[in-house]
Amino acid sequence: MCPHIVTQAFIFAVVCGFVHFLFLLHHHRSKINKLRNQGMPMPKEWSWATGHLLTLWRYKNKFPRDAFVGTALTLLAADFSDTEAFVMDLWPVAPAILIVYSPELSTQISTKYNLLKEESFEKSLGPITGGPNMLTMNGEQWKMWRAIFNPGFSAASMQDYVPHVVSSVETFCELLDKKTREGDIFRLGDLTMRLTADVITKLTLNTSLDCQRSENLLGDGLQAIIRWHSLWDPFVLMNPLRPIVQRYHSWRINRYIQRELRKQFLEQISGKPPRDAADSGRVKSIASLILESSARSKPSKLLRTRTGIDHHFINLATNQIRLFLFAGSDTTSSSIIYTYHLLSQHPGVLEKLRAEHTAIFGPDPSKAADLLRNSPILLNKCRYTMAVIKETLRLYSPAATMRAGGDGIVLRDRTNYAYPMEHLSVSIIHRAVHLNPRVWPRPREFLPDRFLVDRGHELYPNPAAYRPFEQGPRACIGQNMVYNEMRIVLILTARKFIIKPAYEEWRTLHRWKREWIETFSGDESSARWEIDEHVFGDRAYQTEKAGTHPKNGYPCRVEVLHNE
Ligand code: HEM
Repeated sequence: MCPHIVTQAFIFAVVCGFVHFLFLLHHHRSKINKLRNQGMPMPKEWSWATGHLLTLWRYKNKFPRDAFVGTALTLLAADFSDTEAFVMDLWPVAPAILIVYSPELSTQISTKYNLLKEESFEKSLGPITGGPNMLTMNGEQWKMWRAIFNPGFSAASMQDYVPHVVSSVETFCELLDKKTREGDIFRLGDLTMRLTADVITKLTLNTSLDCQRSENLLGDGLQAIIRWHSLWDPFVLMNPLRPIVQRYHSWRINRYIQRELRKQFLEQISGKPPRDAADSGRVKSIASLILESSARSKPSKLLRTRTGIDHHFINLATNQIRLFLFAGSDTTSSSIIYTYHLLSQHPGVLEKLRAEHTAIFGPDPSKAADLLRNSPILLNKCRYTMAVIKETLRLYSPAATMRAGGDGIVLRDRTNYAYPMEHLSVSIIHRAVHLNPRVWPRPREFLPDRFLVDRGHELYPNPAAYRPFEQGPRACIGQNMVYNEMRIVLILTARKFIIKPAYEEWRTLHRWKREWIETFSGDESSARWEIDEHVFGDRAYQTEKAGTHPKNGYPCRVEVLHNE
């Protein structure tokens, strides 16, 4: 073909593409402009060309580049304290979103209307989960999977699972102990991620990978994918190496999971009883639950073949398992770190926490593990420990929710202002709800007692304003597991170790590394030591990769606590 014609065809295609883009832009902005004219709350700085992208950019620039975007939105939210909701027109980077930090509006979104999950969410989680999964599904499909997994997360199952968690935390203690002897600075995130991976791989696949002591394909592959991930950061998303690295790890993880599923499937059809994730024989692993459901349900019978499981089914099952591996390790790991971080700044709270453990488990900290194994119910007695965890999750919520709007849906704020949702998605920013000064007295203070005071006390929390796990039918399925795991971690470590952040020393050690190394390698440990970065004075601020993570994985030192 003549090169001249090829060039002309190319130019024509580019021009058509551009005209189409302009058409979409005009179509979209006209709708937002109409909402503006109707008086819907939104930042004034809006333009036909860029919507609110520049506003977000301006607020993002008040913080370090890798700070969680919710931090900027929380700051912006202060301008909308009467409505506690405002529109951000971020098209074409994201849909136009109603940002919400009102408990009343949040309840309408998650419970009254239980709005559908936003389509784009599946795409942005794709590299981590591999495709459609329970977190992103809607309607009957979601209902079916939730019903399959619910029994695995009942309070009774979680109690039976306690001995396994205790064993994993004991290994974590051994590794901390080793760090005290070595005396070096290390990133706490490296240890907590391996701990939570240990706990969740057993529950998910019912295999003991000993993630804490050995390299393993599942935990390390997932970590690599997360390191190269961002839900929105264009610098990360445009890195040409990103899809290659993520697809490589994705392929290896899928291969491992599918091999394991096939093995367990063959055990099942050969008449072996399903494997259980705890010695009690009552905790079904995620893999067992999936395989049992495939045996029960009609559609899956059709999908199955004589020699194995149908491709479509096994692919969906693999995505679900990847979701659990991710959801079960990433957020819990960050939350454990933030608990230590807050305790290191509040010695009075730490003292009370230790006193509670001594009162319940006796003066010898080394006895607590066996006591817990034999009597998991003791966890329920640790009320102050639970309050410390809840307050940590209030101040450092690692997740958020994003839902789609829809025709005929109208949300109403407490002033009765109506938000028609035809053209808007909606996001509840948990961080902003949890710092909302109308509903939380002394919102930025770490006050675990607010979860212990009686109704009528000024600190007594409004239940609708506390939503780290979201509320309503789509609330986190793993919250009982998180509370158990975090309580066990605190009970077995708080009286043995002193963990202190070591950002200044880490900075000195890594001064020679430059930002481009991080961008090139996806390694966040070395990032941006040129400036003394913090968010509202906090060096361990939340950065975002998939869930939020403490900056630089929380460099710290650990010492053994010598009890008198
Ligand atoms: C501190 C730890 C955790 C936090 C803060 C957290 C938070 C959340 C939130 C906010 C949601 C709702 C998301 C949305 O509406 O889009 C959610 C959903 C979910 N979480 Fe968690 N999560 C945590 C740990 C876990 C663990 C340990 C597991 C599994 C073992 C888990 C599994 C899930 C699943 C499967 C869903 C989807 C539920 C559904 O749509 O029906 N999460 N989580």
